[in-house]
Amino acid sequence: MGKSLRLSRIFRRDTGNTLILPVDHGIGGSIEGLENPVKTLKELQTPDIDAILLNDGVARQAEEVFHGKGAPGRMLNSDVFSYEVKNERMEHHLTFSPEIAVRKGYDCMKLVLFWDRPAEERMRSMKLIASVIEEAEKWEIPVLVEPLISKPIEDPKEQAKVLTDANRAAFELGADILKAAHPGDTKTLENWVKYFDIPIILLGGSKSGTTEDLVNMVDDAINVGINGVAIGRNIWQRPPKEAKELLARFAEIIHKPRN
Ligand SMILES: O=C(CO)COP(=O)(O)O
Repeated sequence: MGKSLRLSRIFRRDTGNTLILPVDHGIGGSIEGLENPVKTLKELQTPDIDAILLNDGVARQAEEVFHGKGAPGRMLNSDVFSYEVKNERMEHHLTFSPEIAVRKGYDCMKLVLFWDRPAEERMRSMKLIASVIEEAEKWEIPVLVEPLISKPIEDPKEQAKVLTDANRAAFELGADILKAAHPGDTKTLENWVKYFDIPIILLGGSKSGTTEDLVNMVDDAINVGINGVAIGRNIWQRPPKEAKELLARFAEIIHKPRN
């Protein structure tokens, strides 16, 4: 019951879909548009947002955004990772346990899984994720896994295949939600929906293309059964008024009744 209640604070009951605003980027250092994440969150407050993905320090300071009925769900960025300068070695550690996430009232934990890494690093990350999933089961808190590649792969087919493998691994480990990078083609997205019987959210990526490109990307994804998006930079790297208009357009697409 605990897990389904928490999931219901992220996914709307009528559509099963969600619009997530991620503001967790600052854990990797300063980033344009998110110099003051608490101010950004307050400025962009709108019922169009179903959940916010964030770090605990920001959540503490922005507590009022999450008070009251109809407030967005809260998803905790629960790990940290870093590369050494030459990208030769990656460290990946847990920052908050499921018990702490539950005690702080979060609805979900998020962890990344870098797939294009040396076997030893990949295995360590998989073990970490598996242990979090096992512990999270006890506390009935959902775990979102974000399968990623650490650098682009030139051949688009190969990139789609590697991302498919990464999503497959996260699914097999027991993730409750996948937060996936767009594979570059709709057929692969369609296959993911068919293969992985858990909600799939698409992440945004760096600010690029036109607003219409973005809107079309979201529309195509929702049409094939993707359950929502977590788009950050393409939202909060715009002036607040424009950002809120774009959020409203995303919400309309994501929650449009479909057969
Ligand atoms: O979910 C995300 C980060 O946690 C995606 O953010 P971007 O849209 O900025 O890539």
